[in-house]
Amino acid sequence: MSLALTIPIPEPFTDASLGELPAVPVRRTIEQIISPRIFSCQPETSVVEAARLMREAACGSLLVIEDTRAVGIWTETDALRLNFADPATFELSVRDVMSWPVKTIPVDTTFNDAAVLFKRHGVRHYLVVDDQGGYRGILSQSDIVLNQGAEFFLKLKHLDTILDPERRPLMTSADTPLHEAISLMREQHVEALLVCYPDSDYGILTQRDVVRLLAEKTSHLPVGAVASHPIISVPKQTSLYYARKLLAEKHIRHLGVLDRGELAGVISFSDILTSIEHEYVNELQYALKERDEALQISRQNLRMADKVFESTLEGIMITDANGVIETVNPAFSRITGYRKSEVVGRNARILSSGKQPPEFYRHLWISLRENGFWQGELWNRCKNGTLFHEYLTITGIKDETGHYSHFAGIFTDITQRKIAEERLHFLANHDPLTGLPNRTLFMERLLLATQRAQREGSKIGLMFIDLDRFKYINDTMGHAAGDKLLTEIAERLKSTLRECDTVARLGGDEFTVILENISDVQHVAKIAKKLVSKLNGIVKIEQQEVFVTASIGIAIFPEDGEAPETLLMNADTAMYRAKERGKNNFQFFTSDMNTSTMERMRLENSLHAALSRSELLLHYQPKLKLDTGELFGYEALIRWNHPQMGMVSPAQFIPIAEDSSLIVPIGDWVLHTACAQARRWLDRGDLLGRMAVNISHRQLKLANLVDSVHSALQHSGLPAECLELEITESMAMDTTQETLDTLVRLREMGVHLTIDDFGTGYSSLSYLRKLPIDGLKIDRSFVAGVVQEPGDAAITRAIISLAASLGLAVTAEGIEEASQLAFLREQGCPFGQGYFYCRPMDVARLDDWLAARRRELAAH
Ligand SMILES: Nc1nc2c(ncn2[C@@H]2O[C@H](COP(=O)(O)O[C@H]3[C@@H](O)[C@H](n4cnc5c(=O)[nH]c(N)nc54)O[C@@H]3COP(=O)(O)O)[C@@H](O)[C@H]2O)c(=O)[nH]1
Repeated sequence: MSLALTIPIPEPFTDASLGELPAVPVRRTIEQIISPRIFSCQPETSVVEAARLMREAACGSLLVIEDTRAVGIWTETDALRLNFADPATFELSVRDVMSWPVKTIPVDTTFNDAAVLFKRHGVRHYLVVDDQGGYRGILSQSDIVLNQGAEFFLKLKHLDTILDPERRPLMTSADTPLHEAISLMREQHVEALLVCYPDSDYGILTQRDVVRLLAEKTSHLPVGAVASHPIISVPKQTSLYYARKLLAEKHIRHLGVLDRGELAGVISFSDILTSIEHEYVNELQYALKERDEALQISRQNLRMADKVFESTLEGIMITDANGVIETVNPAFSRITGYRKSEVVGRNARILSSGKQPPEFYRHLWISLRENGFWQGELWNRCKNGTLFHEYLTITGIKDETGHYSHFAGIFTDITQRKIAEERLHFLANHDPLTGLPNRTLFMERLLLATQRAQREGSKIGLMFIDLDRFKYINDTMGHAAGDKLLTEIAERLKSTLRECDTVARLGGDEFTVILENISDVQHVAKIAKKLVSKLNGIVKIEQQEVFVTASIGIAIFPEDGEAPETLLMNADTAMYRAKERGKNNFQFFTSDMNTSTMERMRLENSLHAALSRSELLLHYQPKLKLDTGELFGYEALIRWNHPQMGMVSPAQFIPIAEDSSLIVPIGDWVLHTACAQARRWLDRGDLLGRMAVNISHRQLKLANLVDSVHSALQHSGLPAECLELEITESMAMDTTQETLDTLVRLREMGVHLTIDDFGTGYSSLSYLRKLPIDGLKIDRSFVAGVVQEPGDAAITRAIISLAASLGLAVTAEGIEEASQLAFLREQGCPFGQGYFYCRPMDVARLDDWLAARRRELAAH
């Protein structure tokens, strides 16, 4: 049975009631917890008086002041040292029993440091002083411990965890004389003594009771008469938190601890404090250890950062908040050429290149001030004035107040990378030969130009330029010469046009020009005229002179198309029209050009069926000896009798047949038909010379012409010598080794080879000598002018004489007038044909013509 006054355990603590975990406060100072009131007495104050003062102030110590100077301190523990058996004790003054010197501690000492000092000096009180030596208050160890946020710990721990079962409380019987009980406490260094009453009840005598008894000068009574009785007790499961609360509420220092109703021990306020202290010291040690480790890591980091700063290849510059340089690393000096001493203290704008507008820097600073970060590329200037391209990252560094106090700029010199990138970009978008934009860049620019023009309501002129006869030049003079010619053309184009105009090379000999902001289409015509004239003329390549002309097609945005592709296609179509119209000129796109494209497609479709539907036929035009008028052969000329369109000119459908591969079966058919007819006329005695058949470019290149000719001769039975093949001058100039071989084999078969339209194709005479040919046909354009045009007469004369000197048969075509015939006869031209004698006719009409002619001859 317990005779102690039992206090029930309060509500149990749940996890939720534990509240937030306390942080370990390592930076707080003791100034925040000391009480500014200092209780003091003088050295001469009697101990009895001092005890009364202490009781009134309810404090545990008095500062002993002499002449405003603290000469000692008198505490409850000091009171215990008095001998209560001696009546003279009550006459003692504080000076006789105080502790001195007084230990002081500066007011700005941190909690941590104060806790360490308490442990190190083994004291329970410090006098707190400021830096002038003024007294600011008394700090007890309890103040530190109670302000360490120990609630969490107190709530978790129960009394039985701090009750040492081995350490029995110091106990004495109630009849023990008071001075003996006090001596016992002093000797055993305890704060309290358990007093045992005869009925197994317990009371308690504490240091504070001793101070009270001193103040009352009580010494002769037995301890049972003055002890606090009964002792207030709580079960051992009570938390320290509640125990501490109870001690504070009851203004007591000790509690009995009950185990199953029996007094198992006594715990004091200082036991709780010691427990907290213990825990706190553990935490403190842990915090100190962590701090030391952090310090160690931070020192190591600093060393590493220092090493990185010194050895990194990236330039680093640290500035203050206004951009004034505070330090730079060696890489900075290597990149910029500035030594550290030359830039520290100067503004970072010392590096400014002037290539970025003020707006750029304004945005940079806004970003730095708002986000503490900026990243990007910019041009800066080295000490020697050269520019360098850098990739820069700037990061703001904040001070304790949260403001950016410094900026760290880290940059890499990317000049070389930029040059390489630009080179790559250039190569991807430009023609390596001429340096002009290529198709990709051209299409991009055209798209942008159309978008701009759309927005601004302006016009664009798009020119498609194609060199005339480039292939011939390339093939005859070689690719290197062709390249030189293209480079020269590119230069001429650039020098004729404005900087802002785009000149591009799409490939081969195709160039394009974009003219923006066109106010008047006539202006485009003027430029086109200028270009035609600039490109027309002689270009000197490797000691040789090449005569060049160009054809230009023009499309206007938005009239001739809004999409870049349509515009380009229409400019291309217009360029073809310029070629058709004799080359060396320019043509604007017109919608009928597209119509003719449609027509062309329609013709191509029906041409496929023309052969099988027997819509093709041959007309023949006789060739004559000019001096005697004797018939010397025929030229077979194809006709297409279209069911709806009537007679379609070969000039119209042969190019279409050439573009598709229809020319091969058609050409084959012409050869077979002409040879068969020639054989018939030969058998009848109406073929003295040869049957001439026109061979197209594609036929010569693609088809197995030799086989076709051989087959036509075999089928018809016509001797090879009676067959003449006409190839145009441009074809003759465009021969490759393969086509040359074909011509040689035909010649070896006995077939005659003639160059048609001679004089129009700028033949190289030396080249002419190498060709296996038998004759030349003077183009009818020269024949037409022989009477009126001295130039045409001169050319005709020259061709006749050239043919004679090379041993070639020469035929004049397109003789329409007697005067022309007379001229040709006079010049010794042996053969001719033309409307003057007879138009091309079908077999029936030609047979009539032959019969009539025979009759006429017979009549003479
Ligand atoms: N590959 C092939 N080409 C052929 C074939 N048949 C003809 N052609 C080529 O078509 C072009 C046009 O020919 P065509 O309309 O038949 O004109 C020829 C004659 O009619 C015309 N000619 C003849 N004499 C005169 C004249 O006195 N005046 C005048 N204005 N024209 C005349 O000349 C054309 C013949 O020219 P050419 O071939 O250069 O001797 C034409 O280029 C034909 O070559 C074919 O089967 N295959």
